[in-house]
Amino acid sequence: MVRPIVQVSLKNFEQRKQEITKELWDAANDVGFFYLKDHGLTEDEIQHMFSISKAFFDLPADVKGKYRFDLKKNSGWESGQQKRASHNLPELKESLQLKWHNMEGKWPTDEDVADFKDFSESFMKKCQEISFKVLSCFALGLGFDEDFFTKNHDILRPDAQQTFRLMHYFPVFSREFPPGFPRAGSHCDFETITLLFAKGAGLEVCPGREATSQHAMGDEWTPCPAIPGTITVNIGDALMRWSDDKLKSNYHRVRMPVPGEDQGSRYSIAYFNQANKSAVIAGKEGRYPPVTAEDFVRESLAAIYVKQEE
Ligand SMILES: O=C(O)CCC(=O)C(=O)O
Ligand SMILES: [Fe+2]
Repeated sequence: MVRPIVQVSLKNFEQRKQEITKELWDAANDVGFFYLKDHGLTEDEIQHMFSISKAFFDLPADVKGKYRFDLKKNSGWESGQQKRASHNLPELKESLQLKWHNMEGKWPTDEDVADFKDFSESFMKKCQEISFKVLSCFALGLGFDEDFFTKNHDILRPDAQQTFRLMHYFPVFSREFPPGFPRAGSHCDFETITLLFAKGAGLEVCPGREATSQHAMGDEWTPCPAIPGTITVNIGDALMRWSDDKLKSNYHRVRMPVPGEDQGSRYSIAYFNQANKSAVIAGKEGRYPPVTAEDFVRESLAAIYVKQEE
């Protein structure tokens, strides 16, 4: 069943918090995806972030290789190392994961891309502020204190696990793929919420995880194209667990471009919110055993990376 993906405005957030909470709750309870508008990031800021992301990916491989991905730190540059359980093949893309801490040697220097770290951190900060607004609404809806998630997603603490991921999907000009072969395989995100920036069409959502087959293979997909001026937001497995399954982490994928669509590179940017390592993910109703966010992330990460050569 194709279900609409709603747009939620954060305008006058403090005055409209109750109304916004209701809108976010309804969206998160069903499709698990929604668009945010009036969120505070300007189009110029978003486009500049895309341009420095592209500048990084345009660097020669040996320069990017200085920032090689480290699974223990979940930071750095990888190419073709992420796989999805749905097809168990490496994705045709490269990505750079950036964190708030523990980033020694992994931030691209200003010589490689001018102003990369300073601009990225200011962008991440804004993503975090937007995320806190959304998370405070979910905290209220779940019967926690309003600042419940703000406290356990503290980016000032060295055990913060938020990840800012820049992605570059390789061009697919004159390449042949088996029918249905995805650009990004069907998966659910494993964190609390994701803020996603992309351009154009490609992202598809399978609403109703409870009603789908494993990895939503063969099920109906709802297009979730990027809408200029909005941020696409989705619920991840950690928040689904924290909400005793009330808020839905649903399957999504990026399909290959169809004839007539741009066959060149696709760029996207995701800010993955994750709780501090020591935070304990435990729903009010106790549907699942409590687990620390550190264990939860470690197990989830192990499943998505192709083993690195030593
Ligand atoms: O690139 C996209 O648009 C989606 C990426 C995504 O879903 C992910 O990295 O978790
Ligand atoms: Fe995702």
